Amino acid sequence: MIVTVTMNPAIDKTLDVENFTGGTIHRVTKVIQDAGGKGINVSKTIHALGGETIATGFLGGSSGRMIEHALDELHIEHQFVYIEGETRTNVKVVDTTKKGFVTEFNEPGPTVTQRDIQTLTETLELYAGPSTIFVFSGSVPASVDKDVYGFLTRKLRKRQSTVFVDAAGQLLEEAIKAKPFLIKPNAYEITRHFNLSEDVSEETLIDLGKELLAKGVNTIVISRGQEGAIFLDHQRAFKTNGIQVQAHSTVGSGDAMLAALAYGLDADIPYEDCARLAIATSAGACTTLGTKPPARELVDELVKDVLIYPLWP
Ligand SMILES: Nc1ncnc2c1ncn2[C@@H]1O[C@H](COP(=O)(O)OP(=O)(O)O)[C@@H](O)[C@H]1O
Ligand SMILES: O=P(O)(O)OC[C@H]1O[C@](O)(COP(=O)(O)O)[C@@H](O)[C@@H]1O
Repeated sequence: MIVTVTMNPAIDKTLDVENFTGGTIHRVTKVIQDAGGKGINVSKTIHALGGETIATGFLGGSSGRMIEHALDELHIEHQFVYIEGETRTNVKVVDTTKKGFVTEFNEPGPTVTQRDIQTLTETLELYAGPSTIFVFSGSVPASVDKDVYGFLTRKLRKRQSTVFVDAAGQLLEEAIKAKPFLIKPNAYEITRHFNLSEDVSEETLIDLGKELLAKGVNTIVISRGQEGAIFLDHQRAFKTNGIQVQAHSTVGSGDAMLAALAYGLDADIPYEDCARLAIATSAGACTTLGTKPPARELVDELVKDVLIYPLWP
């Protein structure tokens, strides 16, 4: 069973404009609204791949109900905690004159109380067990303690569950201390974690990955946008190529990657094939309009183009 946890969901409002520049008026050529937020995107992608998930987290107000309705329409199981405030709207501006060039405005999100956290914790504990994979991803509203992923990872690991975390900054730092099974920082997030500039060599990225393995994380996937990704665990490391696609919006590609990794592990797919699937699914997500997962047929085509290059031992 795969349980996704989105503490800060969002309606993703994608606006297509031409020649995006700050400080000017743009006529929007297309508007798309999607149920978004990282864990929700993970659930949508697992569903598109043919798997099943339970989406959890916090929802509030009319935006929250829209997200719930969207999940119902997709027949994705969910168990959200309803909070007082309104679920946020994140605006994504796609410059149609520069394919794949997106500017994002992510709101901070509503207030979540300690009592809401307690209710969500109880919900997650109901699903905990050796065959459950929990996927914690995305930011948390400002009112939530930055140790929340760490706290929940510790609790769920005690129940033998597998935990994936996709987060940045202090949230990631605290989560790492709780030794999640897998983390998926992008190159920017991992270099920021070590106070380095993003512009480092591949060798340095591998060394940074090894440092995180030494802290007790089982698998590190460092995603590198169109350059593919580096996969490291305690036995070996390999990298993949990136796949050339006609990108419309790269929003949701990281979530698609995490989804494929959770789906693959849950379905007992061999690790290297999971990596291939993750690259194909995330590249496929770049081709869709708004924050939508790729069709399984497209993923099955793209997977043929993924190459694996061993790095060590
Ligand atoms: N322009 C692109 N073309 C092809 N694949 C892409 C592109 N951008 C992202 N991807 C795929 O999505 C994965 C995640 O993207 P990345 O930007 O690294 O993460 P995040 O979305 O979490 O910031 C990459 O490893 C790659 O497989
Ligand atoms: O929780 P955060 O970090 O604000 O991110 C939320 C945003 O990230 C997304 O999940 C997309 O994430 P990725 O592009 O990293 O896959 C959007 O749907 C959402 O608006």
